[in-house]
Amino acid sequence: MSKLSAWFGGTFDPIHNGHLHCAREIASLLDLDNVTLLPNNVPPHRPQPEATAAQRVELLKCAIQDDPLFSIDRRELDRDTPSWTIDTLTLLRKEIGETAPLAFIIGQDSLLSINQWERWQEILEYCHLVVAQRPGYSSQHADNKVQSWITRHLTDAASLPLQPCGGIFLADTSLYTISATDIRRRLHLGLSCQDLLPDAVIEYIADTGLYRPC
Ligand SMILES: Nc1ncnc2c1ncn2[C@@H]1O[C@H](COP(=O)(O)OP(=O)(O)OP(=O)(O)O)[C@@H](O)[C@H]1O
Ligand SMILES: O=C(O)c1ccc[n+]([C@@H]2O[C@H](COP(=O)([O-])O)[C@@H](O)[C@H]2O)c1
Repeated sequence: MSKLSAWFGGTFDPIHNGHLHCAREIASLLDLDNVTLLPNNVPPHRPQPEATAAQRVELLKCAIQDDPLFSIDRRELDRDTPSWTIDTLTLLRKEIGETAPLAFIIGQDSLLSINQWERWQEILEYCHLVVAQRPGYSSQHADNKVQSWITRHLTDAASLPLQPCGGIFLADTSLYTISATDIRRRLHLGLSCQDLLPDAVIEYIADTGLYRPC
């Protein structure tokens, strides 16, 4: 049985403790050796990030410097086109082969907008989706057809390594009321983000003046 390879895509503007704690919990639930953080360049379907791609990578490096669980993959930063996940998954699948199990980690809010993703119904042909809980978001999709699609693909942790792709696993992660939007807002107001960000990320933000009060 091959080890499950896990990828966690995001805008990470900035990476925060919600991302990190959820990923660590998922790694523990799924017995993962590694979670690859995949910062996007041109995020689809949202305003463009405040920090540059280079700054967001530096933030990621600060966040994971003491935790060997994580690594960073920069491939989406090498493309100027929107970072469609299906394109990245296509490349990854070619690299790891047809049979290796592959998981893409998202939060519940991302699952609720999955039907807006490029070629969304093909995503599960390339990976499993592992979904972290997120406070404030419904457990059900508003569109019955999309909810049926989700329900049809639900699976459990033990089944993920047995198939290369095709499952949706709703991970029973703790609830973290942390968002990058709120962190940027707090930093713009000069408020502390002590419990929301790793110390090294706070230091990088302070040193560079990123998200400075306006
Ligand atoms: N607190 C959280 N709990 C669970 N999942 C989260 C949390 N924060 C972010 N995620 C998930 O991590 C992925 C990347 O998120 P992203 O980098 O956009 O952070 P964000 O906090 O959602 O940012 P923003 O507030 O700018 O939208 C998404 O799939 C998102 O659902
Ligand atoms: O492929 C798409 O159409 C698509 C649409 C929205 C989000 N995504 C991906 O989902 C991940 C989380 O996105 P975000 O915007 O919440 O940071 C990140 O890897 C995005 O590139 C992908």
